[in-house]
Order: sequence, then C-alpha cells, then structure tokens
Amino acid sequence: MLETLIVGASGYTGAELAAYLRRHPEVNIKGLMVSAQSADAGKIFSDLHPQLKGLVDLPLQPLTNVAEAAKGVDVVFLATAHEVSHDLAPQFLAAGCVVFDLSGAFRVDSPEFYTRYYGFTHQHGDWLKKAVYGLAEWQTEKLKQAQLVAVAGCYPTASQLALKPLVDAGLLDVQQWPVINAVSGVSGAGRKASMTTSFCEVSLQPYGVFTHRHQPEIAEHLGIPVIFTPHLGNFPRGILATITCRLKPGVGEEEVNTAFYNAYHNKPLVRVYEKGMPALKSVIGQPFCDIGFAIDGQHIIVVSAEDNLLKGAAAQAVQCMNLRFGFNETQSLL
Ligand SMILES: NC(=O)C1=CN([C@@H]2O[C@H](COP(=O)(O)OP(=O)(O)OC[C@H]3O[C@@H](n4cnc5c(N)ncnc54)[C@H](OP(=O)(O)O)[C@@H]3O)[C@@H](O)[C@H]2O)C=CC1
Ligand SMILES: CC(=O)N[C@@H](CCC(=O)OP(=O)(O)O)C(=O)O
Repeated sequence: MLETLIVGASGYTGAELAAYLRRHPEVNIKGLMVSAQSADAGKIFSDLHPQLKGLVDLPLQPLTNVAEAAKGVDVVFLATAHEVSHDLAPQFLAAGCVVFDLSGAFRVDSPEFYTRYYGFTHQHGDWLKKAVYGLAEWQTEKLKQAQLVAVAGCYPTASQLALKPLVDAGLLDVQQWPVINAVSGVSGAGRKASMTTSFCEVSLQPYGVFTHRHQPEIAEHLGIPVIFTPHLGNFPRGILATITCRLKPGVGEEEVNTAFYNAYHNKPLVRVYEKGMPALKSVIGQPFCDIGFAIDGQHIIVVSAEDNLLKGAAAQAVQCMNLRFGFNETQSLL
C-alpha cells in the first residue's frame, strides 16, 4: 500500500486527485495539505468539495514542516502553484518521496526558460535535469524509474497528443509551423478568485498571444516550433484544441490513420475518432483525450479534447503513478 499526500488539496486539481486516489486499491491517502497560512486549514475537505461527502472526510492540514509531513509517506502529489512546487518538490524528494508535480515548475530543462516565462529564478537545475516529463503515453519507460514526474501541462497535453504521432512519423511539412488554437474553461485558472475569471467578466477571448508559457513547453517536447493561442471560454471545464498543419506532399489519409493507430491503439486513455470530431461533452468528467482529424489536400486539421482537470492534470498524474509503480495504467481512472 502506497502512503500518499496531496498538497494543495483544497484546489481544483487536488480535489480531483483525492477523488481518484480514494478508490485506488494500492493507495492510502495519508494527508490532505494546504499552506501554513490557509484559511481552509482545519476544515473538512468534503465541506469544500461536497461531491466527496462521505467519501473523503479528512481534515485539511497546514503544511508547516515538510520533513514531518513526509514521515511514512511514499508518494506526494503537488497540486500547487509553480513557485510553491519549485520550493516543495526538492524537500519532499530529499525526504525520499516520489513526487508527482502538477505545476510547470520542472517541465522544461532550462533555468532561463523559468526566468523568461514564469518570472522566477529556478534554483534546482539538478532536479530539472532528472525530472521525467509526464506525458504518459509517450514516456512510459522513463516513468518507471522516475523520482520526480513533471506532469505535462493541460494545453500541452491536448496539443502534443494530437501532433506527436504526425511529427514522429515524419508526416508534417514543418516549414509551416502547426497553428494551435485552444479554448479552456475557467477552472484552468484554479479556484482562487480573480477579476479575469469572475463570472461576468468571462466570455470568449484569446490571451497570452505569442507569450504564453505553454508555447515553448509544447515546442520543446514536440521538437518543432508551433504557434499557440489559448482562449478563455465561459464554461467551467474542458479544453478543445483545433490544430492546423500542412502535410508533406503525397501524405494522405492512410498514412495519417496508420500514424495515429501505431501511436495509440494500445493506449486506453487516447481515443482516436474514425469519423467526426471530438466535443467537450464527451470528455468532461472523463480521463480521456479524444482526437479527430480531417484532410483537404495538403491541409490537415486535428482536433483534440480533454478535461483540463483530468487528462490535463489529475488523471494524467494518477496514470503516471500507475505506470511508475507497475499498476494497471487505468487503475482507479475508469
Ligand atoms: N487547473 C487546471 O486546469 C490545471 C492546473 N495545473 C497546475 O496544477 C497546479 C494546481 O492547480 P489548481 O488545482 O488549478 O490550483 P488551485 O488554485 O485550485 O489550488 C491550489 C492549491 O494550493 C494550495 N496552496 C497554496 N500554497 C500552498 C503551500 N505553500 N503549501 C501547500 N498548499 C498550498 C491552495 O490552498 P491555500 O492557498 O488555501 O493554502 C490550493 O489548495 C498549478 O500549478 C496549475 O498550474 C495543471 C494542469 C491543469
Ligand atoms: C484558463 C487558464 O488560465 N489556464 C491556465 C493554464 C492551466 C494551468 O494551470 O497551467 P499548467 O497546465 O501549465 O499547470 C493558464 O493559461 O495559465
């Protein structure tokens, strides 16, 4: 039985982690943590997240001393902001825990990237090198040895799962950079109140144009440049990415079908459509990323859909844990 901690359990992805882990037969939730200053410290988790009433009724504990909190713990999930994960992960790793970090703090092996896109100085270049990028379908072998898993970002998961089969099979004319337009629900911004995510402020709007940190995360792990434009939509959860690219001359439906089949025929959490396009309603509350595509001459449009809190965060983190410890990949997810 793995003893686990969820740090950031009052937040959206922390709550989804608790929902999965409570029904995992190989896992015990040892503690649900919030910050030392949290107004929620001492409250009962399920009073904040009543969907889990009677199922997870543990108290939210303030994280005051990492060494103390790590005692007897095998696995830690960090569902915390990037800077918080940056500080906490090395401490839990030093205490011998395996860490699954849902933030972006260890996803790209370049301290300069963090200065430029995250606005803080990265102090843990050693862990940046050792971290395994948690895009589960593509890192299965590396995950088996990982001490620190940097679970892939929500938009990067939807984008890369759609593009990687085509890139790796050499089917794209990469002179034309793939253009990724993605829309996210508001839960992507976390549970904390802010003016931009306030009910009456949200409609449908692009943001972070040419500057969003997920553009270099996607490009780095895909190995080719991309243009990425995120949009905030007025719905609670889900990401839909519409990706336009150019195929090499002579590449058609058969080659594209083969590439997707080879990539995902034995990957239970990616569903490739034979016809039609994915919709958010098919993935909300589900751990899947759904993918569809259409071809017109050399043009291809690939569409991917996921629940940002699940395949974009908590479900993928649990999937990575399952792969890391040799459990069934979809244990407690389906
Ligand atoms: N939301 C999404 O769709 C996705 C989020 N992510 C990433 O996952 C992480 C969590 O996101 P999300 O769940 O949305 O965030 P939330 O804002 O909903 O939750 C963050 C949690 O962290 C807690 N927290 C803050 N500081 C500390 C601290 N020092 N020690 C312990 N706990 C702390 C907060 O509680 P309190 O302040 O009360 O202590 C809160 O419970 C982020 O890094 C995010 O970028 C990744 C993919 C998708
Ligand atoms: C709608 C919204 O604000 N989305 C967030 C991305 C989600 C997230 O938390 O980012 P990571 O996946 O990198 O952790 C944003 O654009 O910053």
